[in-house]
Order: sequence, then C-alpha cells, then structure tokens
Amino acid sequence: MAALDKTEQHAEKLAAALAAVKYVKDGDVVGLGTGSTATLAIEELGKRVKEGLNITAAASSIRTEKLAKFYGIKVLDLGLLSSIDISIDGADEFTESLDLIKGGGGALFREKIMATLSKNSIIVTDSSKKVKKLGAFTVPVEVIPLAYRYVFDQIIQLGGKGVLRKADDQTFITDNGNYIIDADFGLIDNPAQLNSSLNQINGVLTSGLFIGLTSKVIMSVGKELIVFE
Ligand SMILES: O=C(CO)[C@H](O)[C@H](O)COP(=O)(O)O
Repeated sequence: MAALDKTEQHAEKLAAALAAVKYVKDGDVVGLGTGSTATLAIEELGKRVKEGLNITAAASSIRTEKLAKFYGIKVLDLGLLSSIDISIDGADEFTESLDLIKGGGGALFREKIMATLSKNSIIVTDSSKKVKKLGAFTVPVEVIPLAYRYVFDQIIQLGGKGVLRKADDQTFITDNGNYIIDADFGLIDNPAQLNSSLNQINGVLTSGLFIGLTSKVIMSVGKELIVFE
C-alpha cells in the first residue's frame, strides 16, 4: 500500500473516528483513548455532548482527561469503574485477528485497563496501521523504574533489543510514574506468548501487546471504511 501523506492520513483518521462515535448511545460510560486518532473522536463526542448527548467518560491518560473536560465531557475516575460500555482508542499496529501494538503515546497501561473493562472496545485507525504480523513498530513495555536494568536484561533474554524511551532528551515518564522500554523483537510470530512472557517479568507493569481485548477495528482507507471484527 502506498505511503500516506499527512493530509490523507488525517482524513482517514477522522473518518474512522467519526464512524466509531456513531456507536455511542445516550447514557453510555465511554472510555476515551489517547493519541491523535482518539483525539478526533473526543472532539466529535464533545460536539455531540453540546448537542445534548448524555455520556460520562473515563480517560486513558491525563492529557485525554484534560481534553475531554475542555470539550465539556464529564469524566469519571477509571480506577472506580467496574465496566465501561464502549471505548474508542487508536493503535500503532493491528492484525486482522485484532491483535494490537499500542503505547506509542505512552498510555498503554491505562489503555489496557480501559480495554479490559470495555464491553465494546473499538479501535480506530488509518490504513497505515494494518500489518500481516506485528513487530515493525517496537513493543512498548512499561517498567517500574527500580527494575529498569533487570527488565532490560530480561528483554534481551527473550530475544529483544530495548531502548529506554526519551522525550526532549529526558527519560519519558508515564502518567503512572514509570519508564517505557521500546523493545524490538522483529516480526512477532506469537504475540500472545510474547505478551505473557513480558508480563511475567518482575517489574513490568504491562506490555503494549493487546491480545483478545478488541471488539472491532474501524480502519479508513481513502474514502472507504473497513470494519474488522
Ligand atoms: O497507543 C496509543 C497511545 O498510547 C495510541 O493509540 C497509538 O499510539 C496511536 O496513536 P495515533 O492515533 O496518534 O496514531
């Protein structure tokens, strides 16, 4: 598939985000993802709320919480919810079997909790995110700082190469006060097994591999929408 320029990619993100928002019903508790595509869905939800849609939301990051409040959406504490009716989030990569890599924006842990609680977890993407096998995008691994070196070495034991994520030359710190190691495992034959191996390492909060957590992926390609479920 030909590479998208920024305008085409934005148009695809917007089309997917608008399609996902149509699934939101009055009275729903809505999980709000993080990233540029999720932001477009939040903006649209904000418009609908102004027009009278009655929803409450849970945010997957501090920046999403601020954005939702800016758009007049009532936000509940994610940690107090035992279920979410519908969530809308982006992804860095996905396969037709609905396995994902997420966490490019660093919000993987809260996003994973949100997806786990969601009865209907919708992922919205442009066409650049669909892959045959996960792994061209590195796997974000959220790590308790104290365990950084140990986890880094364990990732090597699993056949990966880790890089500590930086932002503006400083170590990137997640909303939970942790580090992220971006781990390159090449193309991943068994994402479920890798996810479970990573999650078993002491000091790992979670990996950015999302397995069995997604209800549907809405992907926009040019003027077409494709739904994988
Ligand atoms: O997982 C994420 C943030 O942690 C994002 O959903 C993912 O990085 C995709 O972002 P975008 O919609 O900007 O391409």
